[in-house]
Amino acid sequence: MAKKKIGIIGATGYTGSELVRILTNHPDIEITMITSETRKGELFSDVHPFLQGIANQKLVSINDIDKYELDLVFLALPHGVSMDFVKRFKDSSFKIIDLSGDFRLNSKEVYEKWYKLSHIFPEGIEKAVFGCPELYFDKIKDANLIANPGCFPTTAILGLAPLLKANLIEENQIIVDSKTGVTGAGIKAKNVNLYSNVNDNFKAYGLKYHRHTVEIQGILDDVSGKETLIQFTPHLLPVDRGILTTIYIRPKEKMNEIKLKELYKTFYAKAPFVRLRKQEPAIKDVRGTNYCDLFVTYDKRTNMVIVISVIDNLIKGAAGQAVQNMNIMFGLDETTGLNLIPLNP
Ligand SMILES: NC(=O)C1=CN([C@@H]2O[C@H](COP(=O)(O)OP(=O)(O)OC[C@H]3O[C@@H](n4cnc5c(N)ncnc54)[C@H](OP(=O)(O)O)[C@@H]3O)[C@@H](O)[C@H]2O)C=CC1
Ligand SMILES: CC(=O)N[C@@H](CCC(=O)OP(=O)(O)O)C(=O)O
Repeated sequence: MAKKKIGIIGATGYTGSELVRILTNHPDIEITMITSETRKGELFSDVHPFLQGIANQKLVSINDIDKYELDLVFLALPHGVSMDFVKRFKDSSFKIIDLSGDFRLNSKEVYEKWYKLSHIFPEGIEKAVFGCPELYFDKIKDANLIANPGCFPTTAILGLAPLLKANLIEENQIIVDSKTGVTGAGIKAKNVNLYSNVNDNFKAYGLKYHRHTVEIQGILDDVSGKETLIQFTPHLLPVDRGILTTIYIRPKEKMNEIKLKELYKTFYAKAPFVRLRKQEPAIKDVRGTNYCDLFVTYDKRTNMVIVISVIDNLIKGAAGQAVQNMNIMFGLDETTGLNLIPLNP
């Protein structure tokens, strides 16, 4: 099979460079075009010196896109910017995987309420497939526009789907408590993410109104066929990458620990990137990989199920999951190019 031609749009940021890092080792694609509006004309490896000798392409502008024949483009752009691109290139022959939140929600109205932005391309919301391969593999295969899941939602959705699908839990009493590394905020300088504010520190943010709340609820509604209600609080960890999410769940009836673990084992039997752990996972157990590690247990004393879900936000939470989706769209084995081994310690 001829190599597929790939464009990466917005590659001066964290997920863009992570896409280049992963795709450079992918046997079935070639990176044909990498864009930056602020650094166009420069070498990609001058912007990301850690890739010197590995990825030496010249950065071009989005406006040069017609010069290239592309099979698929990844959008590593901020939300609100991606939708402009998707609208502008809606009739192009290439497939699109958008890493932003612009096409993940159910409607223009929900997007505008939670993102406080107007949506200029609602048609895209209708067409987009939510790129969670563990839930929507068949739809992803045939999609032309993928809304790649958010990082926190990836941990929460994978942690909750088996229980909700089996109708075993109270769908309106779910607490999702997440801790993330700083790269989740992107490469642009922001005061809250200054070294002195993050280092040796720990804090909650986005209480009650974080936009990922509605993304998690929307997908879990679809999985369960019920209206879920999620209390979601993210926290900022003084680390580069990694998310650890702890989920507290009230079961409808008393649970059995062995059956609980069996439920997850069956649900994820064919999911190469979900690892069911015997003990509580740590963020370093998945660092640099596309794994989502899950630990599930039942507390008889409180009658609560506890799920711990861990990913690397830049990989399973963004670039890796996007490559997994690309593989599925091209009919390749979903693990191609993603056989990465955790970097621990
Ligand atoms: N970081 C993470 O862990 C995750 C990120 N995401 C999502 O993926 C997308 C990319 O994230 P990330 O790589 O972290 O973001 P960054 O901020 O690190 O990079 C975004 C890139 O978009 C380009 N860009 C184009 N137009 C604009 C604009 N108007 N304003 C700012 N940047 C612009 C910039 O490149 P240039 O200006 O050179 O063209 C920039 O390098 C975002 O939508 C993010 O929410 C999703 C899951 C996890
Ligand atoms: C630390 C930090 O700020 N994290 C980001 C993660 C969001 C993200 O990357 O996901 P989207 O694609 O939905 O924007 C945040 O909480 O907004």
